[in-house]
Amino acid sequence: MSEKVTVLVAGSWGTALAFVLAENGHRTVLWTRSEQQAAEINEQHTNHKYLPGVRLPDHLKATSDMQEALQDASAVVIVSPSAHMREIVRKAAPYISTETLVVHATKGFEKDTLMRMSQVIADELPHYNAEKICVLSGPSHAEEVSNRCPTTVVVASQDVQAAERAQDLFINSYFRVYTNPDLLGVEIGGALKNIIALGAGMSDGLGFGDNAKAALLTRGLAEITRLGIAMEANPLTFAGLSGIGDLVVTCTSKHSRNWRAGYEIARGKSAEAVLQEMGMVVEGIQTTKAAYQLSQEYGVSMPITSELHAVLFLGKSPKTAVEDLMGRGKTHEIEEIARASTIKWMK
Ligand SMILES: NC(=O)c1ccc[n+]([C@@H]2O[C@H](COP(=O)([O-])OP(=O)(O)OC[C@H]3O[C@@H](n4cnc5c(N)ncnc54)[C@H](O)[C@@H]3O)[C@@H](O)[C@H]2O)c1
Ligand SMILES: O=P(O)(O)OC[C@H](O)CO
Repeated sequence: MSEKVTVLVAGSWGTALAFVLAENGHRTVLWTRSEQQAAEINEQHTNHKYLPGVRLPDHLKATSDMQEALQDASAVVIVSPSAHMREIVRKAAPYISTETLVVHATKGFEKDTLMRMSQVIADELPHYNAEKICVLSGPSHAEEVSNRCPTTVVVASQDVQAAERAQDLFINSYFRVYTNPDLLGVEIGGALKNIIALGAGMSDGLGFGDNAKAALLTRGLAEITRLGIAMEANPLTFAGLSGIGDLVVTCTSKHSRNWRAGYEIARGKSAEAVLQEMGMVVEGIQTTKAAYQLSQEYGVSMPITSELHAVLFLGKSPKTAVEDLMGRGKTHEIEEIARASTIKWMK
């Protein structure tokens, strides 16, 4: 065994990433708030609710004791829902040293502050060098990773060495990991693709076809890129795994919870009912609100996000939203993106 790596928490994605780490030979510990779930992982080597049908490696251990989980860990991988990131990092903070590698794999913004997850982590770890925080993102459904289906992801950090350390921890024959210094762009792409996936689900729920889905993906990418540029991300990041890659998988996969939520909403269910039935996190709903607020703050046009915001929070019907999107004034396809050549990443 090489080093001890701790994963917080034991949802679908945390368990799948712990599966990869354990298969790579690391002493891997999963922290969960539920003692019952920890016992199931330790004794039956399953996490039935979040990763049904998967047998977990015998040496993957679970605990509900945060101190025990993090004691002597050289790396911590935080995979909480965005809504609980702050509370979980606060609980873990006393046991994370300045030497611990900190990676998160969460896709969303904090609800009230609109902070990105790395910013929330930095806020709760004032003793830690924020430049070393990494994000792992990209087209990666937990169900496929834990079945060893070939998957590619990206680890981004302002600190190249930290990103390469994380790359070394995770990379194996079915889980290929790239690096990117653009933490901001990777976090934005990973969060905002969920909005477009909700839209893709709604489009399918309304009975539209492949043309509509391709339009959503392409124009969705355009508005994600526009906001990213305004926030000073590298536009090229959105052509990568955390941008177009994750958009494709989330808008087209049968595994996507965001796609499924959009589909059910278009078929007449309320967002609350869909969330309750699913019992798993659907980040795109709150992210739509956050992205809508960011688009106002940065003065960026995000018509798809804006219409989805109206559907989810203002009671607009999905059908009217589509009519309004299609009936907008005439516009140019790439004008705003072309202006990106003036930003720092292109120099
Ligand atoms: N599922 C995937 O395939 C996948 C892939 C890539 C990224 N992600 C991202 O990973 C993040 C987590 O998603 P997931 O799919 O693992 O969610 P999930 O719904 O499968 O699991 C969420 C977990 O969080 C735990 N939890 C909820 N509130 C908590 C609290 N207050 N304290 C401690 N634990 C708490 C739950 O018990 C559960 O174990 C999301 O941002 C998601 O977008 C998911
Ligand atoms: O199932 P979703 O919609 O939460 O998407 C999961 C991952 O983000 C896909 O990369």
